Amino acid sequence: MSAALSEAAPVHVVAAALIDADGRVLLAQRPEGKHLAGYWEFPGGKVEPGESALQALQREILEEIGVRVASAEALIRIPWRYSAKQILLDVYRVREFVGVPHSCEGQSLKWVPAAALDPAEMPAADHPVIHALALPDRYLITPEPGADLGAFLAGLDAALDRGVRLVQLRALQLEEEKLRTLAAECLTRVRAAGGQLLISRRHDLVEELDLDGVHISAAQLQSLQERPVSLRRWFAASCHDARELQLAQSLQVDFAVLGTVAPTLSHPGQVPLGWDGFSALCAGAALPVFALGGLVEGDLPAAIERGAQGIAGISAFWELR
Ligand SMILES: Nc1nc2c([nH]c(=O)n2[C@@H]2O[C@H](COP(=O)(O)OP(=O)(O)OP(=O)(O)O)[C@@H](O)[C@H]2O)c(=O)[nH]1
Ligand SMILES: [Mg+2]
Repeated sequence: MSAALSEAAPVHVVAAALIDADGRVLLAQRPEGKHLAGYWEFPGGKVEPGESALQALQREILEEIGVRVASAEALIRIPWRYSAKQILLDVYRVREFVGVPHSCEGQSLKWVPAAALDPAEMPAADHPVIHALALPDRYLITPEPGADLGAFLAGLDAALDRGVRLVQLRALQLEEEKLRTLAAECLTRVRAAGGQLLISRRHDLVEELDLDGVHISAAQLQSLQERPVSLRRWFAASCHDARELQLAQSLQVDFAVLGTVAPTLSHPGQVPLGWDGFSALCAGAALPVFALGGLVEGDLPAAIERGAQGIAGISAFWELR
């Protein structure tokens, strides 16, 4: 076979994460005799020539489960290579639909709470989609805590009050005992708000302090041999280019932060990616990616349009007092 044939363009597949009022997600079981038979997937199928992705989504969802999609939000696009085929899995979150889903093609259907989606029973390309569904669209990275830890905690409370639910404690200069005490205090506050707390760089503290995960630096990405925390915890990484994103995927990183998108005062030497550079890198990545660097909360729609899970930042979510 010629290289041109073996490298055929990926099949564009659209799928819907249909979500009901209780936050449950609809899954359909792939029928016998098909690719990945028996696995539970998001309803959907291939985009036909001349169709837009949204038209294909409307058609597939009507054909397969008999409901009309009333509105759809782009969630994530996963480029994936199976041995038999290469796909671009283009997933939309659908909260508004008309009709009651039912099996139109003899396939089994079930509603699963989003937090209970089980990667073991879903196709490999869907695993990052499970993470995208579980993650919010804003990721706060704390500023380095100064001497006044009371003021720092007040800053955290203010961010939680504004609805931030995913937080990375980034305290690289605190002495060990103070760091442990502060992490425990932050965890109590973040959990009380229904959020999740990751710690920067210190995977050794995750189990000990029962934190929700670790966020590693790009330098740590190069030195780790394997995923340092269990699959029950978040494993996140900072990336700046395609090579680091690839490395992150090979280490089973759950989500990445990619930047810098815009020029920032904190990293004046870094050449910004711009939104075009960001979206090109994001398109090649098979995991949720937050945009970082020089962004404000109002950039969220632009980030999502460019393929991001959302935006990450210190100053974007931390009020200067
Ligand atoms: N609909 C859907 N397809 C998925 C998911 N994950 C995933 O890897 N896929 C793959 O994407 C392709 C979906 O295309 P499809 O539903 O139109 O095709 P098919 O294999 O069922 O049947 P067909 O070729 O007879 O039309 C399949 O290869 C399927 O294995 C998912 O969550 N939903
Ligand atoms: Mg299908």
